[in-house]
Amino acid sequence: MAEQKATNVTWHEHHVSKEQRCQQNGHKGAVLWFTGLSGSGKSTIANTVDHKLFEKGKHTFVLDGDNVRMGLNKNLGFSPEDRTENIRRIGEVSKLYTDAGILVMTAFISPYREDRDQVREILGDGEFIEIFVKASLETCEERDPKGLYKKARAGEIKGFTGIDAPYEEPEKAELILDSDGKGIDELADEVVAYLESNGYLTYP
Ligand SMILES: Nc1ncnc2c1ncn2[C@@H]1O[C@H](COP(=O)(O)OS(=O)(=O)O)[C@@H](OP(=O)(O)O)[C@H]1O
Ligand SMILES: Nc1ncnc2c1ncn2[C@@H]1O[C@H](COP(=O)(O)OP(=O)(O)O)[C@@H](O)[C@H]1O
Repeated sequence: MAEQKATNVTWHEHHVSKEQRCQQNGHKGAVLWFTGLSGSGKSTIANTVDHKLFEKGKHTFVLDGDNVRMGLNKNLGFSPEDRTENIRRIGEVSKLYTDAGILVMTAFISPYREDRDQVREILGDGEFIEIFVKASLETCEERDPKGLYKKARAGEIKGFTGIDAPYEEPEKAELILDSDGKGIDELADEVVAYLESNGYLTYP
């Protein structure tokens, strides 16, 4: 975990508590952490879940890999250290959303188990829902919507996840989505059903 550099800083308690915000929203705040290979379906499924929850009147947001890398994390690349810092920052941002009583969906490869576990640690009990979007490398390479696997196979991209950089599968995911065998809508419904049956969509 990164060390805190600043010394003369003091934590401020909010006047409006997380509980009050959740009460007003009528549901809990939590992070739905989608992880999986490039092309596994993280972004599409997260956005479909977002849409379904939005239509139910829930307060939601999606943090997406490519978009965050164009702004907040534009100074980071794909070395193991930069990926770790990428995930650490997204973890902290997700925590802010969760504290605001929002259901936030993140769509990052997040290839290292330890990095995902660190995010789980900074969130409260039950606030981190790890969702493994499981698709074989063959499926992802076949989809290859951005042509990146082709480039990685041709040696034009070095350190591409699944080709010459690792992906460590989750061992304690709350949910595993079979993206090889099922369609987007069915998988998004599985996520919504999980939230419903585990009490996330109501408060208290
Ligand atoms: N070397 C390498 N390895 C993996 N992915 C690469 C790489 N270079 C660029 N891209 C594109 O960046 C997207 C992944 O960014 P993430 O922030 O999710 O990656 S990570 O969590 O920090 O590993 C990923 O997007 P998704 O396809 O949405 O996963 C790729 O489009
Ligand atoms: N379960 C699925 N069934 C069919 N197509 C899928 C499925 N999941 C994703 N796709 C398609 O694969 C492509 C990559 O999905 P995307 O959500 O961008 O993946 P990721 O965010 O993990 O890189 C998109 O064109 C998407 O429509």
